[in-house]
Amino acid sequence: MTSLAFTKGHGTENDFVLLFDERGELELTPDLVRYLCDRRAGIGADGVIRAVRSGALEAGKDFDESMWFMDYWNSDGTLSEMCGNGARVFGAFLERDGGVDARGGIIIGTRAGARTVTALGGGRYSVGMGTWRLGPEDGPSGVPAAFDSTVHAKGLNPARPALSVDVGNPHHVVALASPAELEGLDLTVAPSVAPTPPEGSNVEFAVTLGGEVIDGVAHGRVRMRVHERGSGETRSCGTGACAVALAVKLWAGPGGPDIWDVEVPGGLVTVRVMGDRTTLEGPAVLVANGVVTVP
Ligand SMILES: N[C@@H](CCC[C@H](N)C(=O)O)C(=O)O
Repeated sequence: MTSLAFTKGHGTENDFVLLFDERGELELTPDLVRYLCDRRAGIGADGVIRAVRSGALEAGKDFDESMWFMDYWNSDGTLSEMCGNGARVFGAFLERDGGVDARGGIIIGTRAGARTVTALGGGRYSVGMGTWRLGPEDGPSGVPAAFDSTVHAKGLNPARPALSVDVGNPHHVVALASPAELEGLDLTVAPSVAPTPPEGSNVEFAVTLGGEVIDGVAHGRVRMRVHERGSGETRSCGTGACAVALAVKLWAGPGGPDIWDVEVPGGLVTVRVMGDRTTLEGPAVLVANGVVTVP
């Protein structure tokens, strides 16, 4: 048995076990991740985030060796390229434990590429989410059809068309007609996507709620739920919120808002669409520190 220091944190209730492992000395395995994320036998989380210098990890080889790398794992022990809520929480973690000042923005490495995390004050962070692509991986990029896939989900009859959106990791977004339809979904059962995405997919269900003008700027508002690849239904998904904002903006047609306030079960995040890039803004909270026994 060994002991492992951890921090528990969340971003709009998408929760993570954070591990500080600057020199990459920890043998992080799928079994250890599943144990840490187990809500009954472990600590409990949607995923594990390890803070490690890029030079200490094969996945960080494309970055400057001193750059912090967000080593993200889903609760089932699989890796993901990127986690939007996790990046905000990672920023808060690095500010506290990594000697970092994120007020001017810090660049972190992820499996989806470099991302910039900026502390906005008051426990809020913004993440530059990189470039996005609509449509299937092998399809035309940038000029997509409104829908390219079909999603089956429990509580959703009939199956609905979906749009695939890549924001560094894969998503499929389904438009629903009403909040009642969204609430009626049973996401304890994984939705299925056809054609089957080769790397799996996160699936978002979205209802557009209208919009408002805030400080003279048009904001759209949308509510979503998500079934995450590797974690099941979660209370929020930052990359998913970006995918939803991009999908509803496409569906709204030319002249639709570039800013989308996205309601998730765990709170509210804001997505800004700026050309071929998005930013994600929302809270990050470090909840607890502890030492866990590893069997
Ligand atoms: N919750 C995250 C996304 C985590 C990874 C995802 N489950 C995947 O496998 O791609 C977010 O906030 O973006």
